[in-house]
Amino acid sequence: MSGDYGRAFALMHDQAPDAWRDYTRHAFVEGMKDGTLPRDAFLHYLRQDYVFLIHFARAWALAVVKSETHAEMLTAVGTVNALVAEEMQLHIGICEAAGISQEDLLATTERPENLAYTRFVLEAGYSGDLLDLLAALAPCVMGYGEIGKRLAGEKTSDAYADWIATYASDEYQGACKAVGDLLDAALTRRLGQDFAASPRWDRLCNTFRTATELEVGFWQMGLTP
Ligand SMILES: Cc1ncc(C[n+]2csc(CCO)c2C)c(N)n1
Repeated sequence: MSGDYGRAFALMHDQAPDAWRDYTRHAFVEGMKDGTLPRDAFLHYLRQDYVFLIHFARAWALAVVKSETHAEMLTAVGTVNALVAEEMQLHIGICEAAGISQEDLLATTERPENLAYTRFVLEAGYSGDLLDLLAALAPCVMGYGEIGKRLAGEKTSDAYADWIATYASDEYQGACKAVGDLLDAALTRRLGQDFAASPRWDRLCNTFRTATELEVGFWQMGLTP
């Protein structure tokens, strides 16, 4: 499954198989698959995720700043737009239907697990280059792609069908491939074709694994409203 999103993603994923399994097969995810996830846990997660997306939009905007080519800028700016125009809009829509206004959403108190993840990603970008930033951003993009695709095939309930359909969609899968291509091209441009042999590689893999562990913490937070 992890082979679909590019060469670098597959290599980074293979350096963190346990964390990746804990992330993509978390009890929260399995609860969306079979419909047993309590609705209040899901809405609590969505409210936190709305705040999360604000900071992720900032991180992807930082990727525009750290870009060195027009192709890099295009992918980064496309992701900023997808985040703000589509993903945040999806959260606003689901929450509004559940009686949570946009004002309520903005007033959400950020949980420490949420804060830790978004600020870790932003810090990777502030103090590093585009590679450090992309290594921190990749688990979020590819993990949801993998979860969406698997759940679309395995789900036994329609309770969370809208959420699953969003991340299983051809459009979202295309966005994952675009980010995978960006990661491969950015690495090759800066470190060469044999980028996994670079002295920077271990540190990039560590950043990828830490972000994956922070995704596990985010799901865990979702289970405790
Ligand atoms: C905790 C958490 N992790 C990942 C995503 C998914 N996501 C966040 S930004 C982005 C890239 C642009 O679409 C994607 C896919 C989420 N919503 N919440």
